Formats: sequence, C-alpha cells, structure tokens
Amino acid sequence: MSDPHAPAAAPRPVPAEILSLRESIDNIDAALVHLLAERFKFTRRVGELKAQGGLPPADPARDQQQIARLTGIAQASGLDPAFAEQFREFIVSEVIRHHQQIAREHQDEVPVLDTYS
Ligand SMILES: O=C(O)C(=O)C[C@]1(C(=O)O)C=C[C@@H](O)C=C1
Repeated sequence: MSDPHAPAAAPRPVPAEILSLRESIDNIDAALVHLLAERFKFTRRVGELKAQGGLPPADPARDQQQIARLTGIAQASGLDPAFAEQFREFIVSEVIRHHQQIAREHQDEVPVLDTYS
C-alpha cells in the first residue's frame, strides 16, 4: 500500500515520438471534422429534396448498399468492420434526424395560394 501522505510523484514526461504522433492524430481529427461537415451539407440537400418529393427520411435499401460496400472497404484496409458499421450508423442516424426535422419544416410551410388559377 503506498503512503497516502507522500508527495505526489512528478508526472513522467511524454516521449517526443508520442508528441509527434499526436500532431498527425490532430491533423486527421481536423480532416474528419471537415469531411463530416461537407457530408452533412450534401445530406441536408438530400433531405430537402426528399421532403419536396414526399420521400421518407431513411432509405433502408441504400443503407444495405452502404453496409456491404463499407464492410468490404473496412476489411481491405484493416479496420474492424463492426466498428465501421457503428460509425456509419452513428452518422446516418443523425442524418435521418435532420431529414425528419426538414420534413416537419416543409410540412409547416404555408402553401402559396395561386388566386389566378
Ligand atoms: O441516400 C439517402 O437517401 C440519404 O438520405 C443519405 C443517407 C446517408 O447519410 O448516407 C441517410 C439516410 C438513408 O437511410 C441513407 C443514406
């Protein structure tokens, strides 16, 4: 059992290689955020088009295509396919939430009355 009254040991210095690796990790995290921001811009537009066309927010057939494709890519690149699917599902569920919100806003829009027809 360690002495509870002993002064706290100085934290060990972080090795230079870890600091260098963290720079690359930070760059990748930034890239992921930029990529996700771009993806959500595109899916927002898909949501608007779906609302205009009366299509449902989710498309299970498209989901199945994505799962099959991304499972293959994950396997080929050494990423756990189950993790890849959890990540896809996490993103797509947020997209569907946006689409539902867009559909509600679309329904709330007051239709313009064409008094001349
Ligand atoms: O492709 C679509 O129909 C979309 O709405 C986009 C998207 C996605 O984020 O990739 C979102 C929901 C669907 O279930 C499938 C795919």
